[in-house]
Amino acid sequence: MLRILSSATKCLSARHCSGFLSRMKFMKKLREDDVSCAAVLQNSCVFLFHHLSPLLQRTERETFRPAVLFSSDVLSILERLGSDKSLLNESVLIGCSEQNQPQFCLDVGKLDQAAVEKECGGNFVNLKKSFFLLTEADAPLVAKGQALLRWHQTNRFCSATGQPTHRNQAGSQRVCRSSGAVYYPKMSPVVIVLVSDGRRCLLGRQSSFPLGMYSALAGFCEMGETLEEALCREVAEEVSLEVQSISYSSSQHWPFPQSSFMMGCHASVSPAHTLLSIDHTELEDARWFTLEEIDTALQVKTLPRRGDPLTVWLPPKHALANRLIAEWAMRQRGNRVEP
Ligand SMILES: NC(=O)C1=CN([C@@H]2O[C@H](COP(=O)(O)OP(=O)(O)OC[C@H]3O[C@@H](n4cnc5c(N)ncnc54)[C@H](OP(=O)(O)O)[C@@H]3O)[C@@H](O)[C@H]2O)C=CC1
Ligand SMILES: [Mg+2]
Repeated sequence: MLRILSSATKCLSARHCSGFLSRMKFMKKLREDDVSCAAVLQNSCVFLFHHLSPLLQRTERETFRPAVLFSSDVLSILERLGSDKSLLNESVLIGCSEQNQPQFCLDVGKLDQAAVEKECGGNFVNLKKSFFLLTEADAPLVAKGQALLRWHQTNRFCSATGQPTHRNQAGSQRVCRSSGAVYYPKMSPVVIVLVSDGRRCLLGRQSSFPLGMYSALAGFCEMGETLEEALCREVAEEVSLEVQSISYSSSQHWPFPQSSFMMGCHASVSPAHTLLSIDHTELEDARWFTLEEIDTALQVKTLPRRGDPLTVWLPPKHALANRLIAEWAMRQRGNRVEP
């Protein structure tokens, strides 16, 4: 049985404050009306990417932010670099700020990377690396932009007719004019679960993870499966445990490996059945962690470098895994009876 935790519901009600409805209606209109969308694009914010790497700028506080340009700046840059100004029309709508400023993203991979970086005073940084540099507030928009740009770049042809597909101005769909087929951006559903035995939580790592990083168990849902079935299967496959109860926490879009819709849950196993049998084709390691070990890992702020003593650290704050681990730790602290 799926239970909804209050953090997710709180987040929903906070978003339904004044201005939200008008912003949503405005976005819908831009997706449906190419002429309006093209007009709005002339006076909007644009996030630049180069071969799917976002343009980041260093802030005064030595942190990083995605570079935000106005469409007029982009047009000037295109002109100065001798590029066709119509490239701006390939921008894809990604959102609307709380100040009602529409936001688009554009891949300028056709232009010389160094020349654009010089013009903008920033650097195009690979998305995986960007995720460790950006804040919780900025990362989701950059992830959404990259996912949509990637989808357009890999869906140029109709899978039924082989004919080219054509995007609408907002970039929310592509149409095959020959068959009439309409294609929408796709995401793969993924379940991510923090398993607890009441006293410890279970984290695993794949060999592809950065050294020392552990995360909650995750896996792609198979066709026809419910969220709960996928969760039970993944935990059984990866560590040979049978989970007892499941509660839903929250969800997020995740741009890796392509575009995943992550659904985050907590689950428990009986303290009498915690022996792990790890499938090493999927996981390099999996271990039970105490609250003390999790508290230490949550405090690691800088990424360990090669040669540093091996420390356990966790996915960044804006990863759903981090939220699940922090929720578990908070509940454990609340449950702990001080001696
Ligand atoms: N946001 C977060 O906090 C976290 C996000 N994640 C994300 O969760 C995702 C899933 O976790 P992971 O443990 O890798 O998943 P799985 O345990 O399902 O294993 C991945 C394997 O599943 C197969 N697979 C099945 N369906 C798909 C599909 N639609 N797309 C890609 N591969 C598929 C592939 O096998 P084959 O190559 O043999 O075909 C792939 O190598 C990862 O992309 C990861 O980035 C993971 C942890 C934390
Ligand atoms: Mg997995």
